[in-house]
Amino acid sequence: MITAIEPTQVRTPAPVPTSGPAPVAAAAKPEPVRIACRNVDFYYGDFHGLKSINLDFRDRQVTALIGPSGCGKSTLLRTFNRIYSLYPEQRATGEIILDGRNILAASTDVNELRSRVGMVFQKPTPFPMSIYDNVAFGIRLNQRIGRAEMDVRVEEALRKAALWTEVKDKLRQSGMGLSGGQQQRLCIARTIAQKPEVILLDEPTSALDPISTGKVEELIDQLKSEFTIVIVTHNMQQAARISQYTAFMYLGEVIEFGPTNQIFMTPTKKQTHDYVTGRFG
Ligand SMILES: Nc1ncnc2c1ncn2[C@@H]1O[C@H](COP(=O)(O)OP(=O)(O)OP(=O)(O)O)[C@@H](O)[C@H]1O
Repeated sequence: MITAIEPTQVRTPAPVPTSGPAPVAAAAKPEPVRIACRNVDFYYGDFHGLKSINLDFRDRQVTALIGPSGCGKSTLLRTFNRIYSLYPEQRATGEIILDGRNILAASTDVNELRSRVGMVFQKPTPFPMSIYDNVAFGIRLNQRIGRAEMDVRVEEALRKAALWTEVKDKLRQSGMGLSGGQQQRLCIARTIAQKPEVILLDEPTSALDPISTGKVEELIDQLKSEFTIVIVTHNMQQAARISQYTAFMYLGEVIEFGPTNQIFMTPTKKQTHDYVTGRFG
């Protein structure tokens, strides 16, 4: 039974004191830091691509990297799983601390790092193999598990990637036969099947139609309960919709970083204001 609330039951706010210290609102405790960048510089040969980046990425939150083309968003993202180290002329200095360890240290096992820090690219990149094998691929790289357990892991990853109901009856068909949006969710399933801690998304919806984009955005929102997510996007509305924190970058530097609402509603730097209001350039 629903009981109507009498007007007298509605509590009136306490009167604001006219003297003495102003009441301090209890600030929400920020989530722990999952990745900390300390004085990170990046070089493509002689070109100085990132300049003294200091940023904290919070646990199980979505952080968006925004900024004009060429400002260094993808470069920064690529430092977190050291994918750049495949290219001898590229190097990063400073520290990127993940769970207390500097991943830029020479002693880092990059294969282990890449299983902890998964990456999804702009263009969907399914492998030319079945849907099932696409998801199982990443798991087989690092673990030997039996068929029954693999079935469970594949299903779990496809469910988390919001793809299971669409593909459960065609797991043996090629991943290449899926639509672009489904292929991107398959790539996300392949990434989460490895049980990473961090997921890097490099413009994951720029090749997708609005409906597929919406599905991937919904998915990102769900995944943040389990993973720390860093996303590069050119789409301001997308950054505002799905991220909790935003870093605005320009010419290899972080100009402003903070809660997404603050960056979009009350930025402190003129460059940020001009960029988020479309007046940059
Ligand atoms: N392989 C490379 N060799 C030399 N310079 C590079 C290389 N890749 C990127 N750069 C340069 O590094 C800078 C940052 O590039 P990056 O791709 O990180 O920018 P971005 O902000 O992600 O751009 P976009 O939004 O266009 O993808 C640019 O000036 C770019 O020209």
